[in-house]
Amino acid sequence: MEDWDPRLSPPKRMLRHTIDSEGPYRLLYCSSKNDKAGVLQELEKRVEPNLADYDKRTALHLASCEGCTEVVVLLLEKGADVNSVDRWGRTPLSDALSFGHEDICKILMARGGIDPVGLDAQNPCYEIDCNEVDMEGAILIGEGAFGEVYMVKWRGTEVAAKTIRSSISSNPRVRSDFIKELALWQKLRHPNIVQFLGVLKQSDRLIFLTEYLRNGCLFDILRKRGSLDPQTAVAYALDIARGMNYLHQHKPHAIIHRDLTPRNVLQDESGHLKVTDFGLSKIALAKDAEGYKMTGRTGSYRYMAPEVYRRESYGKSVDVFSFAMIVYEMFHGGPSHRAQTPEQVADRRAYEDHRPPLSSYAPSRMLA
Ligand SMILES: Nc1ncnc2c1ncn2[C@@H]1O[C@H](COP(=O)(O)OP(=O)(O)OP(=O)(O)O)[C@@H](O)[C@H]1O
Repeated sequence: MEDWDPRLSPPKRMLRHTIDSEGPYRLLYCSSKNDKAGVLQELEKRVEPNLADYDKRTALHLASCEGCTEVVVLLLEKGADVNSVDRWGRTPLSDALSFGHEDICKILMARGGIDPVGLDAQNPCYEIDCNEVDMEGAILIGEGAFGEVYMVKWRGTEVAAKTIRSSISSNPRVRSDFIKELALWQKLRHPNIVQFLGVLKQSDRLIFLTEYLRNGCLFDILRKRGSLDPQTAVAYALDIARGMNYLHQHKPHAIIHRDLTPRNVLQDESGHLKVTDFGLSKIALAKDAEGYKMTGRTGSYRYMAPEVYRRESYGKSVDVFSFAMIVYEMFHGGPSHRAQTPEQVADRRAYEDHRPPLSSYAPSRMLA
């Protein structure tokens, strides 16, 4: 068999191989063709609902992969094993997720379906017991595009609890994408990267914990202080650059933040800055393209690289663009082209090559 990464979609052979349309294997054939009456006939003939082909693919695998919702429901009612595993270690939920059959994902998950081959399962997110977190005493500290952020106590320590709106997290595919990004975040350790702590177990909502940075975000610091003195601006720029460099040097693949803004840079008690929320924005963007509407602010447009705005392919340099906009803001006490809306700014940068004047990057105070 050709090399195949189990985290990707099932190999074509799994979809192509022919299934006998006669004998007991007719159950498999009918399941893959959304022939509910045929499936019922076979089950009434006492064909075993967990019958599998030579690749250990069951009727439920085939119906889940082909998007045959009614057949999935019927098979589950008739005793099909929701977590039967094929030769590649895939369950019916693995297939439904790969092919984007969201209704089927929900049905399978409601019956206890799991996806053992997803990235999230290979690097499971550390799960935190809800009972260890004092949610009663939660204090709201902010709200972003994905949901609210609270300060809570976990085993007596103050941490930040980020809640993801149920309109986002109830979508099994988006939830799975989120968990994958969080699983990646969990592996990162750097003094200029906000530390991920874990996902709350036994919670219907998706809630994850990170370290709590009591000085808040760079956006609030700049709003209060206006322009920063050159030493502070350079020290802050170095903190952000060190965190970003760590992400960009990540192996085997660079991590691109794609939404580096002053709201995603937080300050710890010693005054150092840490970068947060990398990777999460691309989930929202992907969904946005398919009609999913983000409920959050549009302020990120001010920092967005033109190629991201134009929805073209992009690389690490998009973060360099955002970084430059933040550095500009630290020296100037506010974003460039303030009189224009964030969308107007992004639009003109993307389509008219509009940029802040280069001379404004060298404040006279620094050169003096
Ligand atoms: N770990 C944290 N410690 C302290 N405050 C935090 C932490 N994470 C977030 N916050 C605060 O909560 C606010 C909302 O954060 P969140 O990341 O949800 O949204 P955002 O980054 O402000 O906006 P968007 O989601 O549109 O990028 C932040 O602006 C910040 O002030």
